[in-house]
Amino acid sequence: MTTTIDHIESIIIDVPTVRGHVLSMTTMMTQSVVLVRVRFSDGSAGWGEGASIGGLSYGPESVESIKLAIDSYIAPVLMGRDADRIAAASGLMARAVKGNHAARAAVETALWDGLARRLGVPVAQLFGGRIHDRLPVAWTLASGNSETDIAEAERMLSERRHRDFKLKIGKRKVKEDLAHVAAIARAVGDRGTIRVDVNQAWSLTEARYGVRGLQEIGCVLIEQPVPRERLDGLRALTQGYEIAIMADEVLQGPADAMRVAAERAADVFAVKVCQSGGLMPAAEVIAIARAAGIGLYGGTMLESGLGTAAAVQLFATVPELAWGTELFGPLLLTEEILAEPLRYGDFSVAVPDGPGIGTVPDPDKVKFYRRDRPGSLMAVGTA
Ligand SMILES: O=C(O)C[C@H]1C=CC(=O)O1
Ligand SMILES: [Mn+2]
Repeated sequence: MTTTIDHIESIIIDVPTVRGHVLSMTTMMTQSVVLVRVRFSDGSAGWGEGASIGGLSYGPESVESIKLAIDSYIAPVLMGRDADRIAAASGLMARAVKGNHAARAAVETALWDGLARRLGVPVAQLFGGRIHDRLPVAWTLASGNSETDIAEAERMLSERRHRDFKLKIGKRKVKEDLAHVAAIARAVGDRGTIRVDVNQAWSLTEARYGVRGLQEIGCVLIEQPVPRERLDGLRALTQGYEIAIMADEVLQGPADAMRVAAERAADVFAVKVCQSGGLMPAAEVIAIARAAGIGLYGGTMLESGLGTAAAVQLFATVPELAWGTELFGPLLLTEEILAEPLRYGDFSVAVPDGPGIGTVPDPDKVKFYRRDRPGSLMAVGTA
């Protein structure tokens, strides 16, 4: 008896962040994500999540575009389809929806969650089984103020929650950013590592000065220093300096991964389920990096615990995440939306044991934070 896809519901939730999160192109006071629940004909269900950052300021999708793509274009082509044939469903989505990778990832993840639950195994099992029981988790220091960031780093170190720190830069002049990073690097010392994420903000000229300065400070990794269109610039920086250069926004799926690898334009790939287009496309990005000898880092789109749990399932199966992960999304939110939260500690996150992605949302939290709840301030104009 075939199990079919019977109902797809997409829910925008808006949750405050624990502090302002200052990136080069936006400052976040809340994080908005799209939770997707797929119900199947046998009564089983699967959950997925699509996320982006700062509306449309980080990349090509926003929660509103993710919800629209799912409701108007993805759901109609998947209704009634065989729930266990995820490769076929992904093919239907790819034909009906170009781009919109976070929207496709949210639905594809829910299909994996549902299938794994019907089989009674973790999603990791469907990708070869876990190798790791825990994954290292970096923290992003992005208060916008050096002293605040230093105090935060001290707290993360003393709580043994994080010791790899990613600093958001690119909003200030290069010289000011270098002073900011140097101050934090001095404070952290050899208790942890310092990386930066420029979020595409530098020109190639600024990047040459920035990369040289960061290398001298002892930074170990520089993420997406130049715009995603400047693959020549990313390659010049990768080839021209010892410090590792990481591709992020330029990686919108396996085809981009192939292009960056062929050009030798990065030392490391930030693998993101939403940017890749789902768990299977993210696994393809990982395969390309491994074949090309490019380092791997488990990236985040600041998903809630739900999307983070899905990413944990996939990254647990990767033999070597040489640069760890940044799967801290739920820790940036003032509220835990999962019924069973992910377990963080000892500078890492535990891979959940249960079936599927290993957890489900707390229905009361979803009800409280959903944008379309009666009386929600955010609902104005989105009806
Ligand atoms: O990599 C990005 O730019 C997206 C995200 C990851 C951590 C963070 O603070 O922002
Ligand atoms: Mn990034």
